[in-house]
Amino acid sequence: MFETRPDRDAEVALLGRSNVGKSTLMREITGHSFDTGGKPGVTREPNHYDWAPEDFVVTDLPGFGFMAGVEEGRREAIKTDIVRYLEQYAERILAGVVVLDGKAAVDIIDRHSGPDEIPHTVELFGFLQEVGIPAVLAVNKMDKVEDRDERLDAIADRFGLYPPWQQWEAETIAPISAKRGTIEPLNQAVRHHLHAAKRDDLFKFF
Ligand SMILES: Nc1nc2c(ncn2[C@@H]2O[C@H](COP(=O)(O)OP(=O)(O)OP(=O)(O)O)[C@@H](O)[C@H]2O)c(=O)[nH]1
Repeated sequence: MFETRPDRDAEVALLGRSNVGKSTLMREITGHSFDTGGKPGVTREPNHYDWAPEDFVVTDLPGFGFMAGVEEGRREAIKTDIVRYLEQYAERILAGVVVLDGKAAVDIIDRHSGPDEIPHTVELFGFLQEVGIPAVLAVNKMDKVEDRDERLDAIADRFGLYPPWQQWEAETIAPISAKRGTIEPLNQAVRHHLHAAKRDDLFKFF
């Protein structure tokens, strides 16, 4: 089981399968360097960092789904740990950010969709909503995507978000390029959920 988390109000959890660019994004968010481009699936435990310059704690959760060299049982255990962590801290997690590879996501999702199969990423997105954690899709590697609007519409569709994708901009769909350092749409989405949470807190007094 995962160890404890810091006692801070604004926690943002970062999720995504291997190779979507989570480490690159973490470096952009925190200003620290992370081990990128190494073995897939290297992050195994949740790690907490400051989201600079915002006053958030960002929790890097292990990559899930396909992990080369990691056996099935271990993969399932990691997934169970992620689910438990999210359930346990749902009330205090401000947003769950699911990082996608903008270029590859639709193909991967379609390959894993079937009558008895839900792709891990889509399942996780639904799970976040089920436990009441606002879910954000950080669509990364947009620098590689040529048909931007079509691609983002297709992604929205796969996650049950009615296109056009622009309807979900600012809260749920954040097209970014971690490598280029263009992550403002993600900052904006997370800030949106921070303000929404503060508003809800205020209402508790009435
Ligand atoms: N073109 C492009 N490539 C990116 C971007 N972000 C990350 N990459 C590349 O994608 C590859 C994977 O990036 P990582 O940050 O290591 O991915 P990760 O999700 O942390 O992978 P794991 O360590 O397996 O969990 C690297 O070659 C990165 O340089 C991006 O915005 N655009």
